[in-house]
Amino acid sequence: MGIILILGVVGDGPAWDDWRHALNQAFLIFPIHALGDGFLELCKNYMVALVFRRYDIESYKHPLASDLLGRHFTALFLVGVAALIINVLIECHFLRRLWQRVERLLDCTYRRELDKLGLLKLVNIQSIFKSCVATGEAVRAENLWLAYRRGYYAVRNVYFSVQRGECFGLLGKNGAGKSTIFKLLTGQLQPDVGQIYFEQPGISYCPQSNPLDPLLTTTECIRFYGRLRGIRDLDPFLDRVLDTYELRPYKDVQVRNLSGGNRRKLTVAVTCCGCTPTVLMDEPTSDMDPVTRDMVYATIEQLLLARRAVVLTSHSVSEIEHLCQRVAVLRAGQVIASDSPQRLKSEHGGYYSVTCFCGPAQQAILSRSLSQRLPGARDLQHYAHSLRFLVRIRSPGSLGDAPLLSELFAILRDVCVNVARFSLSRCRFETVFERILDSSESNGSNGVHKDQQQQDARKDLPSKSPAVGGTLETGYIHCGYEETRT
Ligand SMILES: Nc1ncnc2c1ncn2[C@@H]1O[C@H](COP(=O)(O)OP(=O)(O)OP(=O)(O)O)[C@@H](O)[C@H]1O
Repeated sequence: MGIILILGVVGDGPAWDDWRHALNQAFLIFPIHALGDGFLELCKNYMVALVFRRYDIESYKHPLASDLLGRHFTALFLVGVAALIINVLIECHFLRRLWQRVERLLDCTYRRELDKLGLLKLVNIQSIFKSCVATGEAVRAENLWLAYRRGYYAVRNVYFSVQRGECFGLLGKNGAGKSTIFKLLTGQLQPDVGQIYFEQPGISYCPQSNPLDPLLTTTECIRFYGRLRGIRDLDPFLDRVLDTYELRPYKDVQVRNLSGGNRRKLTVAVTCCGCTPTVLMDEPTSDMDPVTRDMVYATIEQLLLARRAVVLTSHSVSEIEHLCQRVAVLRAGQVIASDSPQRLKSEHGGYYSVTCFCGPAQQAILSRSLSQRLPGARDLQHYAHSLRFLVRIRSPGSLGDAPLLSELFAILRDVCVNVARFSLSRCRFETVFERILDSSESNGSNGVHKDQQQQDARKDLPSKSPAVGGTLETGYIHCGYEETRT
């Protein structure tokens, strides 16, 4: 319409008029143009009639007169009918069938089938490689590196393997890289370097945020995931899940109307169904009350009894300590310690937490005497009515500066003269976790020494065939985060 108006303004002469007329007729196949031009014709008709009426000439045409809007109505009708016919053809799959026939004639389908077969072969070969886990091993990660942005690695040099029937914990502060490792394991992200091997038929994943369809009811959700996991007898499975997780009162409630805790329970329940050898659980007990948490613990126990491997993250250190046979502590995407909770405790623990109940004045005196009598006392924390500190003790028969437990009692009796009472307790795993992070920080494994660390890590990387397992030096690197020599 704009083009025609411009031609009307700038063009002067019969040639321009012919162009304008031809375009006007041609554009009638566009319904918007037909409608707009129709309104323009009505306005022109009205204004011309007003002018001629002054000279007593009646030139007004009725809007339905065929020479005023006839071609617009005809164009709109024909376009409408054509659109209707095309719609019917699409709905009846006629066009698809026609295209298939043409494809067959042109032999495209045959070539596509060949491509599919090639792809299938590739996937088969990949799955043979992917299932290269040792006997009893459910999942293995080798030398994983991933950078979200150039030069900053969210995951660095991560190795671990999890056996069937074992619960493996990933511990780390916020942003340590736990969820990123899970995304690598599930294939949501491709590692820049490294390989992941897992036992078929694959991995179940309970992500940090509940991925359930909000419009499905609880029952529909359980049935859907059950079918997805290949469970044949869905009714007993549904009953079992509803009863185990106490979800029966909400069986017809849509997921979007469930409480946060119930939604989490449902996510955990549908993750654990099926028979995948590995189950990844990213903070499964977040938003849950203590009773519900126990249900999840029981579920994890059952998974382990069924010889499935569980990889678990949680911000509850005690939860990890009690559920996991082995724990990896992550800091800035790197595993800084990995062992059983007991071994980590004995290696980084051996600490006792001492609380002396006294006022601020006595606390000042006590601090002075502690620095003389107990130089190993650390992390002194002053509160209104107590002073707390950590002290490492040595086990009988071992050598070192740390006191024996009996010696510690004797020292405390001597220094706590004006103290109402004191209490002594063995450090919890939380403290061990903090100590591991602290010691890695003081050893320089933080962002400040990143380059040095990366160089050290490169030295540690295994020399493997570049085609199978990569290193920063030789392996394949996605997204061009690092230059490679090969
Ligand atoms: N999509 C993204 N784009 C860029 N950076 C990201 C992205 N996702 C995560 N990161 C960064 O990667 C690092 C690791 O994040 P990740 O979510 O794996 O940590 P996390 O240990 O799971 O943390 P949390 O305990 O809080 O869940 C963080 O520094 C984070 O900011």
